[in-house]
Amino acid sequence: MDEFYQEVIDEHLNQYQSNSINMQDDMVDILLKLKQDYSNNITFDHVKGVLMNILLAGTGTSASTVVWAMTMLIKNPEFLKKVQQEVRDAVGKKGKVEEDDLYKLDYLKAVIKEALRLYPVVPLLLPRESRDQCILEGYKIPKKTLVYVNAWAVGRDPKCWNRPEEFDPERFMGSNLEYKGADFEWIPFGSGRRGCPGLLMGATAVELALSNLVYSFDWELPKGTLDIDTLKTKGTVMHKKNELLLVAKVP
Ligand code: HEM
Repeated sequence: MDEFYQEVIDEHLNQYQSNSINMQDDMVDILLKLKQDYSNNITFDHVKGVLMNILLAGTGTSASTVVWAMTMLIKNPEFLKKVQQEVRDAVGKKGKVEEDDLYKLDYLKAVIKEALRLYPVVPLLLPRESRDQCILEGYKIPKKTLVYVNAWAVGRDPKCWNRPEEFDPERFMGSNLEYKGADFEWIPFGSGRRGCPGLLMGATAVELALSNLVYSFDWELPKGTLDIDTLKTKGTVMHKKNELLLVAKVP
């Protein structure tokens, strides 16, 4: 891995020398600029560490969200039809969905939010340690306790959600629940200071990928498959355990 990040860094440094790009063109440039400005405190290892953090935290989570959303759509074809209609009406014959189209796709966003409610891809968020003893809802939590927040259970809590086990994106239409987790009944990106810093990038990547999938293809179960399972992997990021195999047809 170290070699890979070194190659990426060298590529950028070589490009500066040949003047083919300016610093500040992309994320690596910004990190290298910071290294240059704070040379006493930031080393190449810091730059590599941040790049790795972004790659590891940002790719599996976004990809897994797309897989869960497609899983729920194929299991609920009436919603697949509706979201497909929305995207195709909004984008017309342009050939692909682009970032500028996303603001028109409210139903698509509701589908992704509902998929993240039922399948939050970081189901226990990231672990915390209590700095001091405290009392929370009557429970005494000693200093230095490892604490997990169960986002999975929160999203399915019958005190907060009607028909909590049912996939129904329409519950998010017209709702003002936001990704940043200001309302604690829905926290797929965590909340507060240590919430996901890649929220905007993650949400946009998922919206772009899913909208293009439903725009470009009609989707079917493979011949002989009656239903799709929802078994999960264990670990910090919750992936679908078995591959999602679908047939894509050009409409
Ligand atoms: C759909 C996509 C994503 C989801 C659902 C997601 C979800 C989360 C969650 C739940 C956390 C833990 C928050 C907490 O414990 O309160 C987290 C942390 C984090 N995420 Fe994301 N994430 C996504 C995409 C991304 C992307 C694209 C990036 C980077 C480009 C990213 C970078 C990070 C980092 C660095 C942390 C650790 C933050 C810290 O420890 O302070 N994530 N993410």
